[in-house]
Amino acid sequence: MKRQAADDLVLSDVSIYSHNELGESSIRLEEVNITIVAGEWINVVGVNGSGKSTLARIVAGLHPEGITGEIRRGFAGDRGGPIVLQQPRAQLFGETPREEVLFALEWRGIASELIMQQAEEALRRAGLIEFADEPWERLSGGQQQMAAIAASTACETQLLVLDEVTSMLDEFNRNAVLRMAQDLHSKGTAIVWVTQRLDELAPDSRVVALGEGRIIFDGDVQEFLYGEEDELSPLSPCLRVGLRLPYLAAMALELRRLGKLSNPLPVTAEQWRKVLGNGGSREADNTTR
Ligand SMILES: Nc1ncnc2c1ncn2[C@@H]1O[C@H](COP(=O)(O)OP(=O)(O)OP(=O)(O)O)[C@@H](O)[C@H]1O
Repeated sequence: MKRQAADDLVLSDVSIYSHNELGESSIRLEEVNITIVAGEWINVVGVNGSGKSTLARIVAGLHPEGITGEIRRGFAGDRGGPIVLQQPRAQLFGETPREEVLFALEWRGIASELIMQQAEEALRRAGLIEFADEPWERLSGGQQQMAAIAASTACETQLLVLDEVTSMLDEFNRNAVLRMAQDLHSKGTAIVWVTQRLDELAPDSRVVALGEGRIIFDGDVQEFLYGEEDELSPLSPCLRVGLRLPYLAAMALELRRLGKLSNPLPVTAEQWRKVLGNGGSREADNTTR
């Protein structure tokens, strides 16, 4: 087992049970153990209701009622990191994108002489300069989401949690958000990327998969899609948590079953090109990013 460092963000045996008016309890998270290292990129996946948002909020520093277990915030600090939610209106405080970004910078203690310029840059990166002073009613859901993302990425942070933020975005904005997150990550920010879209997983990144409030899998994309070589279960972790395999990964498993492909099965575009030869380069570009 990997040793924990003093500045790791660590959740130990974290559980949350909710109780309804009849006193019946239901599981939101159960005995979750996870260690996040400074600067790491973690993908959190799972079907609806599996506990992704609950885990994302805890990692970001929000502690729901009824939580048990131990949390050591490490590099993320006691104040927590910014979180962007799937439904942007639930988290917007300002009345326009510019106000939203200005509030975020003030809250994070940025010196007043730097705030205007940093806000301008964040709005530009998010493609919102033209709409910076428009009220929310005149903006689409996607533009509101980009404003929430602009506010969260307006200044450096140790940790950024993005909870299914691309679900309302078109292809162009989805790529823009991924690039913004990658840019922050390259500068040392730890990213927790919650998604149900497996084409968003970078081939070499870590995947934490949840099922019914428990961590079912914690490992790399290759193992998540295809399972371990000597695994007894015929189902890969991806299938075990109820997610559908991306088209090419399903094809790889079928080709392995037919004895036409052997381990290690391809994940990256480069690995697919090798397997498919030159004629397969277009398909290969549609693998995980
Ligand atoms: N505030 C709450 N109070 C009580 N139960 C909740 C609350 N929020 C979520 N739950 C329950 O906790 C479980 C996990 O929900 P959560 O939203 O974390 O899952 P999720 O994987 O993010 O789902 P989705 O993809 O639909 O957003 C579900 O059974 C849900 O109904």
